[in-house]
Amino acid sequence: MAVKKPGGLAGVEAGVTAVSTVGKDGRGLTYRGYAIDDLAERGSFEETAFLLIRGKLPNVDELTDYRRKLDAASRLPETLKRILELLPADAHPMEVLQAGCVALGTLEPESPQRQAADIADRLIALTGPMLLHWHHFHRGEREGATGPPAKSAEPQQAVFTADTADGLPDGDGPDCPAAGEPPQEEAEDPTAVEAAGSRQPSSAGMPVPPDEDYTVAGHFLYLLHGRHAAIRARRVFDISLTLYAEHEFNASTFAARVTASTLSNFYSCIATGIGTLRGSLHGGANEAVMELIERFESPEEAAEATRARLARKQLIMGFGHRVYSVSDPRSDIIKKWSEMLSFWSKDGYLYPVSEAVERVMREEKNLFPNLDFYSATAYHFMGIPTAMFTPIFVIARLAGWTAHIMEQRENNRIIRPTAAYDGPDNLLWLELHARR
Ligand SMILES: CC(=O)SCCNC(=O)CCNC(=O)[C@H](O)C(C)(C)COP(=O)(O)OP(=O)(O)OC[C@H]1O[C@@H](n2cnc3c(N)ncnc32)[C@H](O)[C@@H]1OP(=O)(O)O
Ligand SMILES: O=C([O-])CC(=O)C(=O)O
Repeated sequence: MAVKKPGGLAGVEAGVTAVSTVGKDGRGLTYRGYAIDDLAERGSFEETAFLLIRGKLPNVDELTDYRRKLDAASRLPETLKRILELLPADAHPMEVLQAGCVALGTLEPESPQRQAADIADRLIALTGPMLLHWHHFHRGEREGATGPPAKSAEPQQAVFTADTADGLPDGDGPDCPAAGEPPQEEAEDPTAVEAAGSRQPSSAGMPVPPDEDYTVAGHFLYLLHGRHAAIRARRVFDISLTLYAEHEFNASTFAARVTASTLSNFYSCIATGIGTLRGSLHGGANEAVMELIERFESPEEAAEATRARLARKQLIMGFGHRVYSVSDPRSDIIKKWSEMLSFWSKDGYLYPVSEAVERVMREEKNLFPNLDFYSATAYHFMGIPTAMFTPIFVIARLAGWTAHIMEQRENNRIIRPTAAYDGPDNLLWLELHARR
């Protein structure tokens, strides 16, 4: 007898939300009524996070205050540093984040004085530093280094830092709007890079960030590379955070809402979200994409291997979607930026390889790339190690999870569906000694 494919709640309206929607025909995407294109291309991640968590876009003063608040919240407590240092070097980065989140919950518990929105801001600001503290601590341990990461220790592809942007002409791609960035040109001042590199490292060898206008994106890239990233890289990273910030009842958000519905605490809801996001059918797909495409050396090889995988009924990660019918609007945005980064970083083949996979998927399966597909190369071209792709998704999605946890709490009923039972019935009880 053929086994029936599980429904996976496809098409089931499992609740009501005012946070975001993909629209009735599964085409567009809006966060609290604002189109994703406007948010990503004209706004900044901090504006998006504020909108999702607080329900409205910030004005100039609110945005300035919000960035200052995040900046101040991005300092790791010493106890948390020590906890992160105790985690094994080969731990899964998503487990490091889960552990860090739960540990922070014991150090700074939710209370009437410290409520969901403030904890969310703290986690948005601290998740990158947590990950990178653990990363640099263990790399220092392995290599016997105590200073900021040496450039040679970074991934071998072009690291998109301020100096590698030197000489690249402006205007060779879409304009890089200055949203979320200080109104200055590329951070190409060699003294700025020098100053960053010569600062005293923290106890774990993680560089102390210099004073600059804080953005979550800029701060992450600075802590990763130990130097300012080029404005273009910061901007694309910022756009990717906005694209990843929210997506209605996706699996991790729904899981976080289920946890919230039991009246559990905020940190537990977030830890649930992180655990659910990790899987390769969800957030983990961006890493799986990179692992797949970097095996190919040419578009021809990629096309042939993709056809072969499909013939073996294997999934190609980064394609397909539960709620979009014709395309993922976020993919169109990140694809354009991935192409630009590919050009700027002088990538000779990875972007064409990705396009070859996309072509075959359209021809053979009529499937389109989702956000995870071109995000993988975009991050890769910024010199971000593959193992950090899904953790970056966490930084962004914290905003969406928080909006949903708060919404669930405002009008709560425990989420507890029914199950159709198809197990055995009326079995005869056998005493222990009579069982085989
Ligand atoms: C930001 C994000 O989290 S986006 C999602 C990231 N995840 C991925 O990219 C993983 C790859 N994609 C998938 O596994 C799926 O498309 C999901 C998980 C995203 C959606 O799953 P579902 O809605 O259950 O789609 P479902 O599995 O029913 O797919 C319909 C058909 O398309 C096929 N299909 C769907 N996605 C893919 C894919 N990536 N590669 C190959 N075939 C696929 C399925 O095998 C299925 O074929 P069948 O009808 O012959 O069995
Ligand atoms: O909505 C989904 O199922 C997955 C997704 O794209 C997301 O969470 O961003």
